[in-house]
Amino acid sequence: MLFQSRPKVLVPEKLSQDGLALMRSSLDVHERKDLSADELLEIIPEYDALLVRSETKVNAAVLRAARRLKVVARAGVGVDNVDVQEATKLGIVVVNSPSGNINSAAEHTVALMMSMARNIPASCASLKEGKWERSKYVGVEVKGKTLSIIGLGKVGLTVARLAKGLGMNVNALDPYASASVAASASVTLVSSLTELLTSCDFLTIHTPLIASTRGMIAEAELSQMKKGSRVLNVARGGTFDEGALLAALESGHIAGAAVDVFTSEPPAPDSPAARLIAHPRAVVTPHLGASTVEAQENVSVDVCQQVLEILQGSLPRSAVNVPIILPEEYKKLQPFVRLVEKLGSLYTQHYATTSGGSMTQNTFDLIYQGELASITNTKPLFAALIKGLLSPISSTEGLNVNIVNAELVARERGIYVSEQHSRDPSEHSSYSSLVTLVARPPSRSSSRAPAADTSVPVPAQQQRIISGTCSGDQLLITRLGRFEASFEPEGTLLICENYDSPGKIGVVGSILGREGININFMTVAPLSPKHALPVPSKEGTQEPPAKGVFLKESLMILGIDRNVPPHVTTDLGKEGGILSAYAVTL
Ligand SMILES: NC(=O)C1=CN([C@@H]2O[C@H](COP(=O)(O)OP(=O)(O)OC[C@H]3O[C@@H](n4cnc5c(N)ncnc54)[C@H](O)[C@@H]3O)[C@@H](O)[C@H]2O)C=CC1
Ligand SMILES: O=C(O)C(=O)COP(=O)(O)O
Repeated sequence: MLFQSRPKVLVPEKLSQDGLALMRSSLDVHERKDLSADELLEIIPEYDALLVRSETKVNAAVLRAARRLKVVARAGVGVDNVDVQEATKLGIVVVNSPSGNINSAAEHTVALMMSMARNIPASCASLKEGKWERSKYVGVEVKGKTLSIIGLGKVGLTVARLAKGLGMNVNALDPYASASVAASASVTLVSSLTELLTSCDFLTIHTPLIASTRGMIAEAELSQMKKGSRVLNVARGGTFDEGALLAALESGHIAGAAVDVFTSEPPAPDSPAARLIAHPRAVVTPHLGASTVEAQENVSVDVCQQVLEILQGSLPRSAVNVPIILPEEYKKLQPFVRLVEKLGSLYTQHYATTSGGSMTQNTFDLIYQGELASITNTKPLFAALIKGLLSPISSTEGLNVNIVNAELVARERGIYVSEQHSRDPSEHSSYSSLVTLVARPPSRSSSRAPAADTSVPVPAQQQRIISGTCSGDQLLITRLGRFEASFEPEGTLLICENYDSPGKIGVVGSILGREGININFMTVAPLSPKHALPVPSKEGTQEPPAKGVFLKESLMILGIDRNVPPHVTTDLGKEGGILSAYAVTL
């Protein structure tokens, strides 16, 4: 992989070298352990990628300070230490490794359950102290007991299968779980938390920390459990109320608690978590669920590969704030992404120029025809359009519109786009795929997919419409307003609307020549017969035409080697028969 200058990756936590080695040949990888929050803020502007585990707080301040950051990669599952919402706003991709450590987390859960059932940590400590206390540490078997699982996702399901192997009965509460997947693992799905709590001997939670799971198991829930039952948390601190759990242990209602994760890590001295850790019937580990050689290799390789791909311009495989797009589809979309961005940019430059510099219409139909119409996930095209529309007018330096934040940016700017997939072969031309951008008056509130508004027909002359196609990597504009065009949207172009009569090319050529501007190519776009009627007018004047004289218009598109000064377009406009002249840069 070749990068023009080597992008920089910051790794402030311990990550397996297996993944980091993959990046070193093309990226500058800086391992900086034990950075303070202030130090992170200070150095983050230099970096293109940030790789973290659960300890680094990637908050809004860090993300806003990061001027070049393209990706935050979480070498693990939970992204609760990353402000994903802020990253999305800023167009920063957040990826994780959704399956690299699930087996380790599930095995750790079972290890804690068995340790708790057989008092292994306490009896081990007692023996090391020189004691021999056999009757004090009588345990319980897990075989035949009920394990209740909250969250039957990847870890929860793996725990369920392991527990079945130990001869346990397993039930689960997960409103989003598939009944057939649960049945295949012989797990009984229950429909209420009360049903789950009242039936279990061991309770384990495997959900993310979200609004519906924060403080999910507190005093009321613990009191519903059978006396002598045991609880486990290898998911996230904050799903259990640590104070309530401590009280239930102290009262003896709960026989044991096995906890790997805490509300604040490491827990503050004297906090409920710290007192829970100190309780003799608590089996605790310092967030070790994913800490195995195998899991760390898996997650490190997974996210490092993703960082490489993203910095190279590919779409991420496991992003939490980007829609999943199949690689085959993404490959097919690539040239059209470039095309649609050009359509957007041409639209803004062309129509903002002809309407006195303002983007008066902000509601668009983006119509896909031909082969392109069969691609369902066109989010990259939507993003490319927003980027193209805004890049010529945005004063925001480095406006970073991409697939991550396009919808948000569109909403904030009041741009509405209805994407339409037209599969009617009669509606598109001989091109294998065609994309058409049509502006219509604003009338909708959603930034995506309102229905086409056909109630107010727009006269052909005022219709703002641009079509284009791709052949391999080559882009072509096939229609600009009422004109049938055929030009590459590349570089600086001078677009002149003129009456289709002899001598116009010479006039333009000599004015440009006088200014020392080179013409690289020139093409004429005639008026499309089906799109509009010729406009009656009198060449070179604003006067009405002589009776029966109809002059057709056409567009002259010239590829030029540099932008034209404003006085040149004014001079061109003064020439008889040239109706407008303006330059666009694509
Ligand atoms: N201790 C550690 O080192 C590790 C902890 N984890 C944590 O384990 C948790 C689970 O991870 P995965 O299984 O990979 O996630 P997952 O996304 O595959 O599964 C989560 C499940 O929770 C369910 N769920 C969501 N809200 C729920 C609710 N209100 N009630 C019941 N179920 C609900 C979802 O439907 C989903 O099936 C995460 O919090 C993750 O961060 C994961 C790996 C290591
Ligand atoms: O993957 C997860 O969700 C974990 O909790 C693992 O965290 P860690 O990478 O060990 O800091």
